[in-house]
Amino acid sequence: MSLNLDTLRLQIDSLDHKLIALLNERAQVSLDIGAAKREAKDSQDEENTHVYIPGREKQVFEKVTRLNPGPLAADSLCAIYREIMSASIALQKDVMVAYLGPVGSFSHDASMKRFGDSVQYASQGTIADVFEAVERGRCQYGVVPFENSIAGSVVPTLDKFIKSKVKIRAETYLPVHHYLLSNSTTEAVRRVYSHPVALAQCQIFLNSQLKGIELIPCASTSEAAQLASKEKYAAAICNRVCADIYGLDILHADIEDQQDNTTRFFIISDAWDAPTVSDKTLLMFTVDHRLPGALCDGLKVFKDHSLNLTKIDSRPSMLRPWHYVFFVECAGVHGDSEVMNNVVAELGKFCLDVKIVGTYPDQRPQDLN
Ligand SMILES: C=C(O[C@@H]1C=C(C(=O)O)C=C[C@H]1O)C(=O)O
Repeated sequence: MSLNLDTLRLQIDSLDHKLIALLNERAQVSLDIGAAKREAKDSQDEENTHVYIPGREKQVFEKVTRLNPGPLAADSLCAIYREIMSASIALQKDVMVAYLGPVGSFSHDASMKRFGDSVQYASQGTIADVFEAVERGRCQYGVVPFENSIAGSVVPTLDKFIKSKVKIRAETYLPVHHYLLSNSTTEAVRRVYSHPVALAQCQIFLNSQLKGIELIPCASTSEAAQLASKEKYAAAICNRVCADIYGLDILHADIEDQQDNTTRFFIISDAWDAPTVSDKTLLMFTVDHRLPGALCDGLKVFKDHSLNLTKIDSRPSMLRPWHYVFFVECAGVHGDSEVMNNVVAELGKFCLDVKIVGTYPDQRPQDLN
């Protein structure tokens, strides 16, 4: 059978007819789901109805990947479904997502991959501003970096969780590759702008290629690119997309210390969602440093409930010197479960300010499980 271009294009046209009808049929069902969600809310308060359901989206992506017979690549099909679900969220409600900007940051990248093209985005100057946009209800969701596989915890995010009432609703992992962008040449560069966490991820490169150069910390990697674009002998360490956005040349690619460099982001909101088949929960508590073994006793509560810990970190409480807030994340448990109620009650016997910061579907990439 010879392949005729016109016949094949007619075939595509006819398939597009069917696809458009099916996509609209799906969109209508998602409108009905939106109405059902509003009805299910006692208050009928449209403002407080959540349209972004991370657990359901995870299920859809898993189903789509499982059902895919090819030749479409799984990643391509998931990208298509990302946009289908983004459109269906936007149909249900106007959604505004706050992220650490300006455009071109890794937070922006993570936000777009999580929410797609159909929702609205609001760029914020600092991580604290992202929290504030959600706290004040200007944005229903916010995306904040939580930890990086090379540089560790993102301190401003941890510190905001101590003070804020926002809840973690979802997590997402983003592979991070850094670029040195500039209008100058590597030899002529006099200063390098970037976010401190990004600078920490490129120590080997900086020590070998730009030893002794002035490093200037910024609020975000995209702000660094913006600043570098306005100077003659400056460079920025940032996402590749900043080259086009801010008109900079690529001097060096993939300058992160480890090629599998990954950042975990949290999607924050005013509420977490219902349990799924596999959730994680992040808790916070303060131990009394006068009680010997207080932290050990705290951790034993998790052991006694057979909970696997996936992250532990501490920050100064800012109330008294040498008084710490501990963050503990455990896997396989939802924040509203009986187990977690018991954990919170038991910790409360000898720890102060026990709080569940969030509970969310486990999105760890396969190779981390
Ligand atoms: C349609 C829903 O709302 C949103 C859109 C989804 C979709 O289009 O499949 C899935 C989850 C939600 O983020 C739903 O809750 O099922």
